[in-house]
Amino acid sequence: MSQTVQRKLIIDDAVPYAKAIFGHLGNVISLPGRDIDAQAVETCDALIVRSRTQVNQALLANSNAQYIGSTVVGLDHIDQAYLSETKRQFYSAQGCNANSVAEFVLHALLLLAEKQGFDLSSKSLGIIGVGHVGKCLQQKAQALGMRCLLNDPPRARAEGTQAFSHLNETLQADIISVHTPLTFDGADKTYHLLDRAKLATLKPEQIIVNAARGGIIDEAALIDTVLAAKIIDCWENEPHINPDLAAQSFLISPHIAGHSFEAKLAGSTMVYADLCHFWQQPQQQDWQQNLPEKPAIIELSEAQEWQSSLLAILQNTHLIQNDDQAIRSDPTHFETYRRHYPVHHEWHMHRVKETRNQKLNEILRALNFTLCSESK
Ligand SMILES: NC(=O)c1ccc[n+]([C@@H]2O[C@H](COP(=O)([O-])OP(=O)(O)OC[C@H]3O[C@@H](n4cnc5c(N)ncnc54)[C@H](O)[C@@H]3O)[C@@H](O)[C@H]2O)c1
Ligand SMILES: O=C(O)[C@H](O)[C@H](O)COP(=O)(O)O
Repeated sequence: MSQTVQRKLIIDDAVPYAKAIFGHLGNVISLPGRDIDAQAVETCDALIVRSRTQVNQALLANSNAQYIGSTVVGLDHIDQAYLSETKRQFYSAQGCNANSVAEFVLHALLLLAEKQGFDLSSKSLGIIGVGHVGKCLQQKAQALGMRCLLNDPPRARAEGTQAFSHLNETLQADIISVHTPLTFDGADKTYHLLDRAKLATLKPEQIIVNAARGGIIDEAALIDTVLAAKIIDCWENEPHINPDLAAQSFLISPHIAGHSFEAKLAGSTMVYADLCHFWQQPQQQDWQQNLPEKPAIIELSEAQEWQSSLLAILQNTHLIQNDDQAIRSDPTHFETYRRHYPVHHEWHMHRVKETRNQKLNEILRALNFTLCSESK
């Protein structure tokens, strides 16, 4: 009688529902991403990572793994050329967390607007890198009435320059948010894209956001640049954060902008679908029975103008100040906090009781909240 050998899958233990989703495909072994080493992957058939495992020859030279999946979008930790040379299948869940990052950035900007007493809709937003995240942010910012300047040379070359601005012009926007990959060579390399010279062109009234990758902005130069606010989710030397930059930033967080529940789950299920296809196995749905319940309906207690009301609603979905406090109080919590990150849901998962402010209702719909007339 022939006996089938069970396949072995090594999966980062921050991949949600790993055993429930991938379990029928083989023996799932969960390890912290930073502990996945050459020995751990020697006899595995599939390796599924997030961003904390360097996937390269040093890791895989003696490994049987024929399939490598990444449940995140950044590619700077993956040696794709090596994977292709060694004929391993590679898939990464592009776009899985774009909405999460865009929501995080807009939420942080609303918090800042309320704190500093300005109307966010009157500000211009310069988006550098207009891919999955940048496009999502553009749609949400425009829903608030913000004017967007878009910088994306690869897209401008492919699609025509009309919709895009030069980097120097984009850097004149009131708020600048970077959303490029981190790359070290080629015409569009982004390492220190915002270097000392570019940062020197900024004015003290401007605001900067980095929820893309540390290293796209020269961190040492950023510390020397006086701005109205800095919002920093991604750092040059993670998990070590620069204490000077942390101290002078309005909001800091441990690289969690893309960590909504839906984004993490999408990362898992996109890789799962691809792996099932690669191994020619049917997909199973049983794991969906254990998903959390829908969040309760959000109801505003008192009518305020739209910006304060919107912030109050967003604060019901996610207290992003907690992410700041977690590492501000003790920067050594950076990695543990993000690995055990509290669940929060994206806006489309929330229902909000319709308000008497029609402008706010329209904005809420444009931001994908579900409006309902009853509180239950
Ligand atoms: N903080 C987080 O948790 C988090 C979550 C998701 C993504 N990210 C990071 O955000 C970045 C964007 O993610 P995405 O999913 O939108 O990626 P994407 O590939 O969809 O988009 C990136 C865009 O940047 C453009 N680009 C490349 N080089 C450029 C340059 N020199 N100048 C301007 N534009 C350039 C590309 O043409 C593309 O349109 C990535 O670095 C990713 O790793 C961070
Ligand atoms: O690249 C990405 O997709 C994001 O930066 C992602 O949120 C990183 O997730 P991590 O593996 O670091 O938890």
